[in-house]
Amino acid sequence: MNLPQTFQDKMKCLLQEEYDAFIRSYEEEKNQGLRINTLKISIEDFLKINPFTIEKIPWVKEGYFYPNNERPGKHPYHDAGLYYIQEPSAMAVGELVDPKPGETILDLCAAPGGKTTHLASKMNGQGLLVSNEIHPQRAKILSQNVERMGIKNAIVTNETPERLAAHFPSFFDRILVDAPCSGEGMFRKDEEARLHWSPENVALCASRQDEILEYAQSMLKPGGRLVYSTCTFSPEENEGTISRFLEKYPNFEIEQVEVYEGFSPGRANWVKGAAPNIEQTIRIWPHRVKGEGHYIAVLKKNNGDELPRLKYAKTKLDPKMLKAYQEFAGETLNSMPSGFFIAFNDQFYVLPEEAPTLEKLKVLRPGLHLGTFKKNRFEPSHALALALRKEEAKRVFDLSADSSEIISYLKGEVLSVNGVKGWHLITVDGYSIGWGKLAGNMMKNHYPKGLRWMGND
Ligand SMILES: C[S@@+](CC[C@H](N)C(=O)[O-])C[C@H]1O[C@@H](n2cnc3c(N)ncnc32)[C@H](O)[C@@H]1O
Repeated sequence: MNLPQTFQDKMKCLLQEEYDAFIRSYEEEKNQGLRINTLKISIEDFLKINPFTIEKIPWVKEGYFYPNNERPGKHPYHDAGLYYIQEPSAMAVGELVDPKPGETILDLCAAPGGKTTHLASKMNGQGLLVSNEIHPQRAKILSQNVERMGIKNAIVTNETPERLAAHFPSFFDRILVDAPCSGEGMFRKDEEARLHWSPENVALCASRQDEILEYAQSMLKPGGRLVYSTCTFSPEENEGTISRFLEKYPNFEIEQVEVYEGFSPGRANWVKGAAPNIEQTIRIWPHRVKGEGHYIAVLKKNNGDELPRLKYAKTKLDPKMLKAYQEFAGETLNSMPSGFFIAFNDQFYVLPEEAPTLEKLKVLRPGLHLGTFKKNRFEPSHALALALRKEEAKRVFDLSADSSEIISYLKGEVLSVNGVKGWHLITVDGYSIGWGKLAGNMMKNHYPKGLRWMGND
């Protein structure tokens, strides 16, 4: 593998006798992982229907390795959100954020959504998750992944850390900063990261990380947890960033957390002025575990300002819209999502009870999208389908993952079906994947155009 020479020289100097093992790991195949989405299926039930050759990832309960020649991203279960494909080391981050149902959580650098979807599954639909991404295109992908995984309690924003910090002072119980970094830990799987690497870029990333953490800390409640992670090896962006941060914010300290025995300690001797206990931060090395390079620091905010809660979102609803939704829900659903109902133009959403006002923020997804109000009718959204369990819908049309019908459905084709007229929740082996609307033996396909399978997929 073609690695930048300056990078090799630097790693040799840092790792010394461990360098040979490190560099040899670049000749090995990258590790692939999938994480079961427990919002939709239990681990036990997934293992009963799992069609792949999988092997447990030791550091995450829901995580499994799969071999390079298998394609779980091209299986109907992927479209049904039964799992998320995620690099195995990256799964350690969600474990260490360790959000609890009912808490308020911020994922500040969230796209494409690997960690956000992990945090959401741990929250089990309770509490509030704000998933933010600064880049508009990446924020859209994040929003799609939040939808696919059937997450009900997330708000997806497209903001700068600065503007979010002005909106959410001392608001969150836990914050994840999965920082933009020089990506050295991803060299094995990402050629772009190799091509863009330079010592100047490492320095630039480090100063950007300082700035992001500065805003992040102001959004955390006293007693809250701040998790910082990168997928790079450079000490400047890891122990260095954390040491500079702790020097500036002595009201934070490094928390000692239990970790998988294959993980390694942070390195005090690799930076000047290392913070006390920097060894309790975590390094994940590709020559020591079956995963790419990562760094994780778990910090606790000991004190700071306690602020009154932000105002909750207000409901201003057009009664016609509410009536159309209620008619749809009465006809189609056995149980209705609860929370605050809000409308953005003709789009209807339900927000978690904990939701604050979102005024002036760029919001892509203000909670669960229920559907669209169309000429006095209500048309349910794809997000609602993905968030429903089969028991929650009155009419379910189940397709087997091995059938040709599921492929036809995913390609957007009309299905010929006998049954009761109206909206049907389409499921794959019992797990929701989209909507169909039956009229005169024809199931009209409501699988979103942008997600449809093409050609011989
Ligand atoms: C390591 S990636 C996040 C990966 C994501 N957490 C996941 O698990 O899928 C870092 C993200 O930070 C975003 N980013 C870049 N510059 C930023 C900045 N100045 N402030 C906040 N986020 C930024 C990038 O667009 C990128 O999506």
